[in-house]
Amino acid sequence: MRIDIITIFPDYFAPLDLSLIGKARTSGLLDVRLHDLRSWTHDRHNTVDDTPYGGGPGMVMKPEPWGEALDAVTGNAPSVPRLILPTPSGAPFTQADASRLAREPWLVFACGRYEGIDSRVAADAAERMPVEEVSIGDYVLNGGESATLVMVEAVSRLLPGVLGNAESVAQDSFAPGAMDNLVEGPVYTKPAVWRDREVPPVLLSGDHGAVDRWRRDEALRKTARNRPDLLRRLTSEDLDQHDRQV
Ligand SMILES: N#Cc1c(-c2ccc3cc[nH]c3c2)n[nH]c1N
Repeated sequence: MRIDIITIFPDYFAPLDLSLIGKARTSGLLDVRLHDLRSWTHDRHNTVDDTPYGGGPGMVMKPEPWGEALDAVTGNAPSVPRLILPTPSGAPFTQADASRLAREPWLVFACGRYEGIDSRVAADAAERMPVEEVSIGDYVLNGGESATLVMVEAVSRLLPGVLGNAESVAQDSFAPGAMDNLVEGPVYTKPAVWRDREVPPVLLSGDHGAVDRWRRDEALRKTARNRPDLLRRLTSEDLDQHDRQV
């Protein structure tokens, strides 16, 4: 997969050189290219923003640099990327979106700042490529870079070979499976006793069926406590299926 990121803060993406994503880039599994939007400005101050038409607070990102940047990054290529625009007003980004986007060969992320990017940029790009406005949550950030880091990690970890353990993807929270929409239950490792706190004995029993049943119960319990909204999505059929497995 190729991922292009256009931003005025390329250094924000240093974390993509680290850990499993860094290794995936080194191995060629993932091709991440960073682009400084100011490379497509032509004035002495490398201006990327201006005052909003209609008045109001803050500044808006000018369309010209974005248009030139997107033309340069996506033009003269044998294929067309999917353009992802992080924005508070976007569609909620979910694990299903991460799975879907992980199947795309080429993604371009446009990181806005200030009050956002002139809306004509997305409209113009949509004439040449699929464009998605996406939000990572109902809170306000200062720009699209943090959201892009989140989405790039959520997508990249699903690429074959990146995690190196297909099992862990399959057992993720929100991963499709027997009990969709449940969060992960508690996890433990050595020592068996720590500050007088014991690991649940079932996990030391060697009874894999009992361990599986305990983990499902704990996942249900934690979901009910922390994410009751997810439980409401579970149909009675899902719960019946769980009961049969307990
Ligand atoms: N995705 C996302 C976002 C943002 C966001 C994205 C882009 C810009 C550009 C200026 N301000 C921004 C905020 N805030 N909260 C989210 N969930």
